[in-house]
Amino acid sequence: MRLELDGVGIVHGSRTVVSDVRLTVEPGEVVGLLGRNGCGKSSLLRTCFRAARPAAGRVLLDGADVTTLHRREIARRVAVMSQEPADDLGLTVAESVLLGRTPHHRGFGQDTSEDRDLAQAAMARTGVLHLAQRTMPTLSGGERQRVLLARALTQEAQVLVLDEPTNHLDLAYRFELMRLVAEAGAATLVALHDLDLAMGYCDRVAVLDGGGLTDLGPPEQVLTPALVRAVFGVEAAPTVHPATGRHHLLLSGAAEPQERPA
Ligand SMILES: Nc1ncnc2c1ncn2[C@@H]1O[C@H](COP(=O)(O)OP(=O)(O)OP(=O)(O)O)[C@@H](O)[C@H]1O
Repeated sequence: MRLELDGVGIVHGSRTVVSDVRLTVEPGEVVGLLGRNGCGKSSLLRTCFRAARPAAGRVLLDGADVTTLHRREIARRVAVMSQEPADDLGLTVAESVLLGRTPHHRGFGQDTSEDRDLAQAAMARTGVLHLAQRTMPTLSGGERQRVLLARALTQEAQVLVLDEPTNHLDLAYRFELMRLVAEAGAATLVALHDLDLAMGYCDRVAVLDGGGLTDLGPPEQVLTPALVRAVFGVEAAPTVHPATGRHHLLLSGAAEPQERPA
C-alpha cells in the first residue's frame, strides 16, 4: 500500500507550521521524517491516520483520501507508534498486543487462535514475551515501545507511522527495532532525531525546515555536512564503515549558527 501526502499543510491556531508537503512512501519503503524540535513532524504524522485533519492538501492511502475511509479501515491498514500516552485501561501486555487484531474482526468478533499465535510471535520478535502478564502502566519507557511495536506487527498493517519509535530504547534495541521495522515490509514513515540511524535504515529521508519539506532523497545524498550544519546546527562528517560498507555520520558538536546556503 502506498502512503501519499499531497500538498499537506498544518496550521495550529493562527500559525502555519508547514505547508505544501508532497511525499509518497512506496510499499516496503522506509522514509525518515527529519527536522528540529517543533518543525511539524508529529503534526504531519497525525494526519496520516486521521488523528488530525490537514489545514490544506490530502493524505491518500493507495489513492483514497483518508478522510473518506472508515475508522476501522484506517485501523486495519495503518499501525501507529506515537508519543502520546496510550489509554491502556489497565490491560496486560498480552491483551494490549492482541488489540492489534481488533480492526480485522467483523463486528464484535472474538480473537481466534490464529490471532493469539500472531500476537505471541510478535511478542517473541520484540522480546516482550516475559512481560505478557504485566500491565501497561508498570512498564519502562523502552519496554512500552517494544510492546507498541509488537502490537503494530500483530496488526499486519501495510502502512507504519512511527513517531520517534527509538525514544527510550537502549542502544542495541534501537538497531533491532529499525531492523524489525524494515523487515515488516510496510510503507513506513518514521520521525527520527537520530541521523545516523536514519542513515543506516531509511531508504529515503525527508527534511522539514523553515515551514516546508526542503530535501528528499537517499540519506547519504541528503545528509551532507552543509545540510546537517544548516538544518540541525551540528558539525557532521560522513564516513563509510570499513567492515560493513555502510554510510555513517560522525557528529562532532554544535556548529556556529549560520545561514543555509542557497
Ligand atoms: N495542538 C496544538 N496547538 C497549538 N500548537 C501546537 C499544537 N500541536 C503542536 N503545536 C505546535 O506546532 C509545532 C509543531 O509541533 P510538532 O509536535 O508537530 O513538532 P515536532 O517536529 O514533532 O517536534 P519534536 O521534534 O519536538 O517532537 C510546535 O511549535 C508545537 O508547539
